[in-house]
Amino acid sequence: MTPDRILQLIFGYWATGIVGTAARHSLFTHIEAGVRTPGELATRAGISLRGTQALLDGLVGLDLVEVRDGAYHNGAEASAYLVDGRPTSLSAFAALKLGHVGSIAGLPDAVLAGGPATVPTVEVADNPHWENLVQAIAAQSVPVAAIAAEILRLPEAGDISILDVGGGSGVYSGVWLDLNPRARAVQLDWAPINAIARRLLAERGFGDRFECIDGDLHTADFGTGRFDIAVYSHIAHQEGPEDNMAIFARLRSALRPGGTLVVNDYVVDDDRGGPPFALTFAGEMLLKSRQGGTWRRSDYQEWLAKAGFDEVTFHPTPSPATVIIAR
Ligand SMILES: C[S@@+](CC[C@H](N)C(=O)[O-])C[C@H]1O[C@@H](n2cnc3c(N)ncnc32)[C@H](O)[C@@H]1O
Repeated sequence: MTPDRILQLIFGYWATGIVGTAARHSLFTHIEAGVRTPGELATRAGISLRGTQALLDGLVGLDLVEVRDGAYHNGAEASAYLVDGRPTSLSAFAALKLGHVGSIAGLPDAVLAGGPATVPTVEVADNPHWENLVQAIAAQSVPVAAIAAEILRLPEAGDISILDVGGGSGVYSGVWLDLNPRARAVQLDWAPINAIARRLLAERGFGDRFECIDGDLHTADFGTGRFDIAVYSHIAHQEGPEDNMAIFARLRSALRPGGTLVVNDYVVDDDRGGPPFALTFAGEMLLKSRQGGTWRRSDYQEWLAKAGFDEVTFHPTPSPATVIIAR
């Protein structure tokens, strides 16, 4: 046994700093385009040579970039997930998370108090946090939306109506309206976020099949018997059990008989023994929300049954989240 892993954990913020900084200066993108040497990369990125070399050393140390005869190449993961402009690129997310490093120093106080010491980030409508987060998180939701579409046979589903609660940048609507040209979607979110989604969906030519309701998901009217599919993605973790249950019941009423609710979130095993990402995410919600957390499979089963859903299935995704299909 050695202390290596413990040291890696203690210095974990180095990784956040190096990956976030490389993403912010588009280093992976330049390397992917064939820029190979520190000097050329420094010029292309408009950063110092000394800084470029330090970043490249860090990226090689983190096993994201390889160096061969003085030429730098992206490893397979960096090439797939850190090059700008690809639908599954996490580079904006990496840059966003670098900005969150300072806030983790508040964890001891949050643990002491049992919640955020200041106003909970997730409960502020006009918090710039959301505008930055929704576009950065979209890359995680793209593959999930594709998997859910497959499970729901969405491309062949014909004239369907979709409700996306807390839809963010409109990522589900974008993927689904593309797969099914007869589908229509309604997104509920805060007004400034809906404005982003409307712009992005219009740019893709879906503006006439996409509507938004501006408001608070705790109180907004979802309607009755109006939708075939409802989505609740990356929201359950910011809410407490009572709110999740109440929202699931309102979503059941908003769905037509036989309609389907798609929940996507970081679900933990019933004995809270795994999986690792979902378990560690609980600290983030302690810092940022009054009652959020990472909820167990049995919590979802209980809440969804109480809300009137008879059949609940869990599906793994390529992201750390699990898709829950409730009918
Ligand atoms: C983590 S993002 C998830 C975005 C998207 N559903 C996804 O999975 O990629 C949470 C979204 O919920 C919205 N949201 C959070 N609390 C809300 C509330 N009380 N009322 C309306 N929207 C809310 C945020 O503005 C943001 O768009």
